Amino acid sequence: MTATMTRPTADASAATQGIRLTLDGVTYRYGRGHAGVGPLDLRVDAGEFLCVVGPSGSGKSTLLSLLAGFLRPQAGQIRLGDTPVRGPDPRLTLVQQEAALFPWRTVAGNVAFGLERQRLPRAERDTRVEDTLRLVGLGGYGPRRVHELSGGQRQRVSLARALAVRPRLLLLDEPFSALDDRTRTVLSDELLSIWWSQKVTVVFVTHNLEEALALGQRVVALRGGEMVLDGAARELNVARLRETLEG
Ligand SMILES: Nc1ncnc2c1ncn2[C@@H]1O[C@H](COP(=O)(O)OP(=O)(O)OP(=O)(O)O)[C@@H](O)[C@H]1O
Repeated sequence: MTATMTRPTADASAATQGIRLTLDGVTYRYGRGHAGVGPLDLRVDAGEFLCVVGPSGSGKSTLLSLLAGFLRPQAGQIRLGDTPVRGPDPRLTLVQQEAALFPWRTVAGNVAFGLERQRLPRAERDTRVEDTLRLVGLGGYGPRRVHELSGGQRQRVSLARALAVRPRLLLLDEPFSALDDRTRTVLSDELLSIWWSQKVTVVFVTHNLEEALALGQRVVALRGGEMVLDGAARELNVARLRETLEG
């Protein structure tokens, strides 16, 4: 999949929508055992694209749940910009592995979901929905029912729903892992151009090392809930990542 992936070139003039993410000593343990994550220290710059890799059970989902505010750290602090994250936060959105769409809503209705809380005027909301659908390659799909869509199209809707609210931090949890290789490559390419045009901060979790190196500017590796590597993607390769993860 890496062969066709092209990273957009730098455009220093674009405004930054993204926000800085900081973790200071963040720790979460399930029960009395040692399973969980931390203490984790991490700083992701505004507009940076970070990939998090690690084998099953290494803590990737726990980390994302902490970032998304579904779990509260038992020690340490997570901040967006200068403000602590204390629960679900309107400045961030999450795209999960399986597109959890509302089957009773149209495509447009699904994308509009997060906007309903923003109380935008109807016309502005409709324009935002259609613009976001176009951004993910689904212009004109608004009136369709979600059961008429392919897996890749459903995941595009999921991405559009997350982007429509213009998040400053976009969290993605293995978003393309259920898709075939070709669709995954196309969507990965599109995600890169969306990231670049929106200048959003991205944290992308995957167990696929090639995917992490192709997408991320930076890659963090977790093993046993601890961060065992943090480096620029261009200075890493699959062998190095594998060696680190296998310890
Ligand atoms: N609800 C829970 N109760 C107890 N232990 C849990 C719970 N959820 C996760 N764990 C444990 O915490 C550790 C980290 O799990 P986590 O799901 O974050 O890993 P992961 O890297 O996302 O794995 P996978 O790639 O399989 O999804 C594992 O040891 C796991 O067994």
